[in-house]
Amino acid sequence: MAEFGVAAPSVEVAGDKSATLTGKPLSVVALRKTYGDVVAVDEASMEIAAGEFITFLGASGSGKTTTLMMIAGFCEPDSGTITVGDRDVTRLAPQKRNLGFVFQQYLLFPHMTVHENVAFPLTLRGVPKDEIRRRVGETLEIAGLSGFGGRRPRELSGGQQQRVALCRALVYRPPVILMDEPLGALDKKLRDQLQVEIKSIQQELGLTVIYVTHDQEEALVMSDRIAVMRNGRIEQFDTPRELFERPRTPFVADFLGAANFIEGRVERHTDEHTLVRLDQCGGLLTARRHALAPGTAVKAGIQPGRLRADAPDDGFCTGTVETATYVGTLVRAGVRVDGGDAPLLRLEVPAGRGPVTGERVGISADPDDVNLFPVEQGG
Ligand SMILES: Nc1ncnc2c1ncn2[C@@H]1O[C@H](COP(=O)(O)OP(=O)(O)OP(=O)(O)O)[C@@H](O)[C@H]1O
Repeated sequence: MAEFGVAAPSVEVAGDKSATLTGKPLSVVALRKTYGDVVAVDEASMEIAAGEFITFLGASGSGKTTTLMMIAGFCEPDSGTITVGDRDVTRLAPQKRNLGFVFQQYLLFPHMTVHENVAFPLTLRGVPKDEIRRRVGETLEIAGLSGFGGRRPRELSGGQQQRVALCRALVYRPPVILMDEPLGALDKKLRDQLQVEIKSIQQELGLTVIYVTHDQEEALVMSDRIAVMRNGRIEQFDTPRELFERPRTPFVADFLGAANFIEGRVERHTDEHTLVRLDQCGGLLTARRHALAPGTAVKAGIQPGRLRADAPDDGFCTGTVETATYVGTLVRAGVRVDGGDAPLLRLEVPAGRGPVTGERVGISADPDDVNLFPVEQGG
C-alpha cells in the first residue's frame, strides 16, 4: 500500500491562505464493486454531514476497505456516485480529490525529519516556505508534537509516529480524512489514548472523518455514526446508541453487543408492550411494543449487561448459574435456563451483586431493552 501513503500533488489549494480545516459533506450513492463473482461492495449509500466522524465497522472481508478505497479513488466502482461537497468525484484521480489518508502503517519518510514529513504535502503543492513553516508548526502543536520537529521517525514511539502521519494528513486541509485501521499496530493502552486524541482534534477542527475498524469498542467510542457492514452491504447506519439499543437485525445486535437470543412466539400486545411466550422455558417475556402479528416466531435479543439475576421465579425464566467470572467491576455469569434444550444466557452484572456458581436465579430485563426480530429475518 506504500503508494497510498502520501497524496499526490494538487494545485488546487496551493497558496490558499483562506482555507479552513473544517470538513465538507460527502455523499455515496449506490456504490458497487465486484471482483469476478465476489461482490465486494453492494449498493452502498450514505450521506455524511460536514464535521461528522463516521466509522465503517465489520468483520474481515465485509467490504470496508474497498468502500474506503473507492472514496479515495484508488479503486474504481462498477457503478454508483461519490460526491464531496458539491463536486462529483466518482471518476476523478485520487490526487484531484485532495482527500487526506492515514493508514495502519505510518508510511513516514525515514530520512526526513518530522517537520519535513509533515511539510511534504505542502511542498508538493508549491505552498510558499513561510506559509509551510507556519502551518506545520500549528499542526504539530494541535497533535501535541511541538518540539519534535527536528526528530526522525526512528526516534519516535509508534504512537508519536502515527500522530505525525495524522499531522501530514491534516496539514493541507483536506475536505475529508480517510483512516484505515490507523491504530491497529499499537498496544491497547496507546490505542485508547490516541482514540481520545484523534477524536478531540477532529471535534476541535470540525473535520469530516471516515474511519475503518473491526473493533466494536473503538467504533462506539469514536463515532458520531457507524455503518455496520456485512457481505458488502451496509446493514445499519446509525448512532452508536441506536445501534446498541435499537439494532435492526440480529446480526447488528450480536456484532455490537454480543446479544443473547431467546426464541419464542408473539402471544399478544398491550398498549405499550409485546408479550412473547418463550419456547424453551415457557415463560412470558415482556418487550417494548413491536409491530409483529400474534403467532410470529421471534428471536428476542438482549445484551448481557441488560439482563438481571433476581430471586428464583422472579422474571421471565429461572435457571442455575453455571459460571461466574469476576472481571474487575463486573461479574460475567452463564445461567442455564430450566427446560429442555435450554439456552445458556450470558449476564454481566455489577460485581457487588454478582451471583455465585450453583445459585438458582430468576432472569429479568427491562422491556425497553428487549429487541424482537422475526425469525425469517435470519441473522
Ligand atoms: N483486489 C481484489 N481482488 C479480488 N477480490 C478482492 C480484492 N479486494 C477485495 N476483494 C474481496 O472483496 C471482499 C471485501 O474486501 P475488503 O478488503 O473490502 O474487506 P474488509 O472489510 O476491508 O476486510 P479486512 O478487515 O480484512 O480488511 C472480500 O471478499 C475480498 O476478498
